[in-house]
Formats: sequence, C-alpha cells, structure tokens
Amino acid sequence: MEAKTIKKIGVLTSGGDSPGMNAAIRAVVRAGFYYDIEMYGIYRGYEGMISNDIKKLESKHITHVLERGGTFLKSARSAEFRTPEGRQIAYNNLKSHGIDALVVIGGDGSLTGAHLFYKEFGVPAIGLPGTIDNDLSGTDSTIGFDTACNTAIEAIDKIRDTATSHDRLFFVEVMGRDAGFIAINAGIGSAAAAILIPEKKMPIEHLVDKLRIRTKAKKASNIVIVAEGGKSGGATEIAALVSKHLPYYDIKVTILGHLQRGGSPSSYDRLLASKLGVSAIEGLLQGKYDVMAGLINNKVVYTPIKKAIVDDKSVDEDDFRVAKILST
Ligand SMILES: Nc1ncnc2c1ncn2[C@@H]1O[C@H](COP(=O)(O)OP(=O)(O)OP(=O)(O)O)[C@@H](O)[C@H]1O
Ligand SMILES: O=P(O)(O)OC[C@H]1O[C@](O)(CO)[C@@H](O)[C@@H]1O
Ligand SMILES: [Mg+2]
Repeated sequence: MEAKTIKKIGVLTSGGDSPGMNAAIRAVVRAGFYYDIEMYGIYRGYEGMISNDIKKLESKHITHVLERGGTFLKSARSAEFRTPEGRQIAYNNLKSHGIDALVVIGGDGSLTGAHLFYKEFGVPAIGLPGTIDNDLSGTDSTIGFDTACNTAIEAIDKIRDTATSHDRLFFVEVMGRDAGFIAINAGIGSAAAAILIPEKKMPIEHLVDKLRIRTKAKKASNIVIVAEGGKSGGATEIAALVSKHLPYYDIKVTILGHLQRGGSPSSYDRLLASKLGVSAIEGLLQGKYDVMAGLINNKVVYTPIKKAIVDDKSVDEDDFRVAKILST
C-alpha cells in the first residue's frame, strides 16, 4: 500500500488496562516527535473519540510515565463504538482535529474496533497488543502479560507459605475470561498441583484423583490454579465440587482479581512496549495500515489485525505436558 502523508497521529488505550501501556504510549509519542509528527492523546479509549476528549500531547505529558502501571490516557470499554452511529461521531471528531492516523493499544476487542474503523473510514491504524490476557496472535507476548504473571506468582508464593503451615488445599483464581495463558504460566512457575483453563475441560474426577495421589505421596501443600473463565466455573465453584469428594480437606479460595492488572511493568514489558511503540510510528510512516506490531523471536513483525485477533493462539500443549510431569 502507498503511504499517505501523515502529520498528526492519535494514540489511545482501550479495554482492560495492562502494565506497560504507559511505556507504550511514551514510546509512540517520543517516536512521533522524532519524526516531526504532531501527537494527540485520545482519552478513555473509543469513549474519548466519541466524546471528543482529545488533546495535543507535549513532552511533559510523557515524563516519568514509563515505569508507572495503568494508563495515563485512561481506558474504557465503549458500547457506543460498537454501533455505526458511534463510529461516525468518532470519525467526525478525529477529522475536526485533523488527525490522519491512529495507534490503538489494547486487546483483541480494541483491535477489532480499529480494523472495523479502518475498513469503514480508511483511517490508517496500527494496533499494539496491550492486554494481560496474551490472547493475540502475531506476538510471542502481549504488553502486560509478563508483569501480570510475575504478580500472580508472587501472590501464589505467599499463599503457599500459609498453605504449607496449615496443610491446606488452596484454589487460586487468576484472570483470563477466555484465555488460560496467565494460569498456565503462573501455575508452572509456582509449582501448582493442577491448572484449570477455559480452553480445556478437566473432569472433576481427574482433579480429585490427582489430589488424592498427591496426598498419599505426602506433598507438603496443594495449590490448584483456576482461570476465571474455567469450563466448570471459577475457583469458588471448583472448590465446592472438590470438597464434596474430599470432605476431610481444609479448603480455602483466593481470587487474585484486579491486582494482576496493576503495578510497575517488568523489564520485559518495558522493552516490549518501547520497541513496539517505535515500530507503530515507523509502520504508519511506511504505509503499513490495519496491522498489529508484535514481537516474534525478538524481531518486530507486522501482522494483519484480522489475523492477529483470530482465536488461534492457544496454550501450548507442551506446557501442559511440563505441568503434568512436574506436578506428579
Ligand atoms: N466488534 C467490535 N466492533 C467495534 N468495536 C469493538 C468491537 N469489539 C470491541 N470493540 C471496542 O473495543 C473495546 C474494548 O474491547 P474489549 O472489551 O473486548 O477489550 P480488549 O481490547 O479485548 O481488552 P482486554 O480483553 O484485555 O480487556 C470495546 O469496549 C469496544 O469499544
Ligand atoms: O475489569 P473488567 O472490565 O471486569 O475486565 C476483566 C477482564 O479483563 C481482563 O483482565 C483483561 O483485561 C480479563 O482477564 C478479565 O476477564
Ligand atoms: Mg480481550
């Protein structure tokens, strides 16, 4: 595709926030300035595009944001942007500021919105994978995933201390409505007894058998990791089912919840966000539209958004094999 002349670029964060979004915004804005582009912040994701909450960004806006969790541009889930009328208002607002192109930082939903917007109005857009869920193809890891896994592991380590002291069985729920990436990573990284994810059904009898075997083997503690969108329910539901089979166990449930979305980004997420932020601006200037910039084997790759959002990135079967071997 032939590159359009781009003089003003808008950047927004959308969907659930993720650690490293600020680092990504900073890199996008810094790279924009480097290439003499006027940069605009669109606040609260697509909500701000519709309510015209759009401001020109200066250097001062991105000072000391790289290390901060959350997103200083704020984020939102916008029902109105899902409607053609909402998107038309958003387009009119962009035009009123003379914005020629967009960088959208968010998850699969946010990138779906960017793809639709490009198709309808021809506004050049590049997506950056910003979500703790890691559920986008075209990148080994999404911005925020590594930090979220570290946060989950740190919390589970603490739970293990008390679980071991009291010989208790813990069910720990991690985030991931439709994706088990945090669960499998945090599960392997914290020596979980079992890991339950949305993509795979584990019959309750299997889980119960596994826990019985571990009890016989006199394992010091048992921690089961459950992704919130598990096929048989979340940690609370699974714990209730298991307690019917193993009434002699002292069972506790911990839901880690939104603490997994906060915190200062890890070094990996800072690097990822910084590389992809620069690549977003350079991609737009080279005429790469309707694509997501990702990192595969440490190289920047531009993948059509349509491909990146397709639900074909699944938890590696080999990770399950490893988890099984290590928990036996
Ligand atoms: N099909 C769609 N058409 C238009 N806009 C969409 C569509 N899907 C999502 N969006 C927009 O993107 C926003 C964010 O999407 P969603 O809530 O799925 O989060 P996400 O970007 O996947 O992030 P995460 O899953 O990490 O929280 C939605 O609130 C909506 O404004
Ligand atoms: O904060 P909200 O809007 O309840 O969204 C929670 C969802 O967002 C995510 O944290 C991803 O951002 C999912 O893992 C979780 O299911
Ligand atoms: Mg999503």
